[in-house]
Amino acid sequence: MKIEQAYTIVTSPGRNFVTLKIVTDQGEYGIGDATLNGREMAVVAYLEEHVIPTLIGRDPQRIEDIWHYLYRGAYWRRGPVTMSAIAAVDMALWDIKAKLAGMPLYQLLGGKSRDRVMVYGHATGRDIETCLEEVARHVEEGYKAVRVQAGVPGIASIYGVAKKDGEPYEPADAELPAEHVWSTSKYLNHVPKLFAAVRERFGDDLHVLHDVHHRLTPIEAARLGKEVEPYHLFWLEDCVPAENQEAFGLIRQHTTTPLAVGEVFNSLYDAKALIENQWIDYIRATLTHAGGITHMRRIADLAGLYHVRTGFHGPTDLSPVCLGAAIHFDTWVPNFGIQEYMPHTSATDKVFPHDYRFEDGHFVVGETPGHGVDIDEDLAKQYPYKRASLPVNRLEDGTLWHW
Ligand SMILES: O=C(O)C(=O)C[C@H](O)[C@H](O)CO
Ligand SMILES: [Mg+2]
Repeated sequence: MKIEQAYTIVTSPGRNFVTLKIVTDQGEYGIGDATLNGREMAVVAYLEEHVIPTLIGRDPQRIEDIWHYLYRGAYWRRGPVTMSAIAAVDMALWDIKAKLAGMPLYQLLGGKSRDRVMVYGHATGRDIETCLEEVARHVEEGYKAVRVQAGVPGIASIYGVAKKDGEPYEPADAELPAEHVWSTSKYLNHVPKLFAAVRERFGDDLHVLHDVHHRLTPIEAARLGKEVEPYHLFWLEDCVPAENQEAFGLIRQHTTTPLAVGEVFNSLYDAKALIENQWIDYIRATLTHAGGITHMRRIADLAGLYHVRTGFHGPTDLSPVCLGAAIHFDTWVPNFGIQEYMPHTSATDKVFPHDYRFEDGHFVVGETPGHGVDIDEDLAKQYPYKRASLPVNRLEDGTLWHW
């Protein structure tokens, strides 16, 4: 069996998605997600110029060999563009292998470790009151875990809070980067009040999460972790930028609030010290940005040795292809923690027909051979690419800060 054809499909049913399709000489095909939010066309160029020409004629069943061919063969290892391109190939090849075996992907990985996978949804509101209403809506819809992000008095626009109450937030909301203004002190004073209100209204059972989105220094993160300890967060996410892995050692010394990190990671080496030193509790790297199923298995296996569990990134800027493959991975992986879930628009769901389903705060994996997600190429063509950028963030004095 040989790879006969491979091509990228860029579509924007409300937001941009990049998909790689690989077709074999026997007519079987697989698809992989290659969406890197705000940098989509860089991955398209990488795939078209440097990857696809090398795939033609290869045996699609040699997933491991092709992974190393693309990783070692590039010479320039790692990085989000390279690793997203490799991930898309890897995901498509696992899709093909599972289809050839006539099995849903989770069976090939090792079978079910659980019947369903718990997800967390996003509640956002311009203030604490509206945010609590959004949490209530999620609880009514069956969610057992909710990420809670509220507007902060004195900060005009803030990460993770929708422009209109009740709507999902979209970070890539302008052709060129929008500019936000950030105040650490206003934020730090406000977040404990938010979680006190959440526990007061919803009691102890609901799992609550919070994303700091890389905006604190280690000692500020330590303060926040300590101050929200009474509210028993499921996790505090991305409390500092993680290029300096040792920073988490400092935070860890000060707080028992569980720590999650890794949505911007693309390699095991981004997380090695974090995992081996047990500085974190959840690893959030995803299939699409961290080298696909082949590489994420290695990250998850290392994490498992150190009591670190998975918590895959699952925003709307990863396509249903990534989400579908992630649900198979989550169903199999022994050290599963939780799966992020931001529902895609109905236009997106139509472009990417899939067999996973949301039920009672969980995803239930499908039984279709492969990863269970397809693409309607004719429909995809109706939504041309539109440049969209993530914002930047400045301190009140104008200093460019972390977004
Ligand atoms: O889902 C999350 O936790 C995020 O932080 C979402 C990111 O901002 C988003 O994926 C950036 O593209
Ligand atoms: Mg995040």
